[in-house]
Amino acid sequence: MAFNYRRIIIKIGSNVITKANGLPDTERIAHLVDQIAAIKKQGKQVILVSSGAVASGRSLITVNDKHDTVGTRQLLASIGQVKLINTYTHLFEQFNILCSQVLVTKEDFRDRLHYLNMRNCLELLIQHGVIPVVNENDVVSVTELMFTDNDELAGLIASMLNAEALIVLSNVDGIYNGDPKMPGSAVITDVTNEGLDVSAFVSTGRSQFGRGGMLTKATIAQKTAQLGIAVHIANGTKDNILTDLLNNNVTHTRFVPTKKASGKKKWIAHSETAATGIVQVNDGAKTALTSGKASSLLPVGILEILADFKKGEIIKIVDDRNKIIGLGMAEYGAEKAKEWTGKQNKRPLVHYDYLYLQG
Ligand SMILES: Nc1ncnc2c1ncn2[C@@H]1O[C@H](COP(=O)(O)OP(=O)(O)O)[C@@H](O)[C@H]1O
Ligand SMILES: N[C@@H](CCC(=O)OP(=O)(O)O)C(=O)O
Repeated sequence: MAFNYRRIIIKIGSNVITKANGLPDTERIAHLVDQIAAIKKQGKQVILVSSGAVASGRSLITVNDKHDTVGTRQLLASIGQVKLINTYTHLFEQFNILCSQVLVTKEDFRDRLHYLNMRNCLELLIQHGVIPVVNENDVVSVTELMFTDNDELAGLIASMLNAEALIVLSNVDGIYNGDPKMPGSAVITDVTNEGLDVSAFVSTGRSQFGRGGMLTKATIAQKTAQLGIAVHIANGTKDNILTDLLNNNVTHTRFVPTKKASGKKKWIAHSETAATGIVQVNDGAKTALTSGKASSLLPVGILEILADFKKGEIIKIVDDRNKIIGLGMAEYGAEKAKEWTGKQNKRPLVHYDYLYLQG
């Protein structure tokens, strides 16, 4: 049966639109745009997350990147992003479709008000029939301020926009149960919420022009599916991949979505870097929270407040070995939480509706 999604995020990886020599593959981009235009014509909403700024920059300027890799990436991306967005603009123009440029950094997702402003803008673009083309702002994103890769960014955008599906296009047919180059390896077609310990067979190696590798793709896919969004990982270098995928006509990896989470829960899920507080909980609380039932975090299950927080701030919930088990929004500040630590019959510190548990 075909997949009938209304709002789809399509992430195009560096490897899909970069040729072996490191230069952009304009024909491939054009072929993908043809398919996206056809999908849009069916009344679907499409948001693109596209890599390729660095590759495009490489086609315009020669730099000796042996010395300063961060600076080189900034330079190439700054020059290349203009070319990348121009390429999309001209290609979409042929179908009378407008696209827009949206450059973001990890910082843009930290503060809820800032996040909502960004979401409003994207919603407005979609309402006007525009295809937003999102990329990381590589010029100002350096070191710890960077996304792991554009897969992480695509997961955030999918959650932010309540998409029904996220399609991640790479240069492999999906996640293999072994080294993709080995003859015995096969694509894992369906991943359900029970999870998949992908670290067992996904090597940390990346393809030539990729940044995060398959491991981040799998982690992001699992997290996104747990928030109720279907995730498909497929080979963007194959002809007609998007059309075939939506017709359920091509082998690829699909992460089956679970029950839809609220908008606030989705934001909390991605707000680890914004967390101020740390709360350590006992085994009983950990079991209750991770049981699959809707449980809130009660003071009776708290062992210690390891880092302070104010009401409304994001806190990390850790077990007695300091392993993070979830994130939540504090219903009250650290002072009251300390006073009530270990006590029964007190108001929840984190209500279930504002609690995200890591899978
Ligand atoms: N088990 C696996 N299944 C699929 N790909 C894998 C696996 N282990 C490692 N990889 C590598 O991950 C690469 C894709 O990730 P990445 O380089 O980040 O691509 P992209 O630029 O498309 O985001 C593949 O080209 C492949 O070499
Ligand atoms: N923002 C960069 C791409 C970064 C990136 O992570 O790429 P990818 O390996 O496709 O997830 C660019 O446009 O060149």
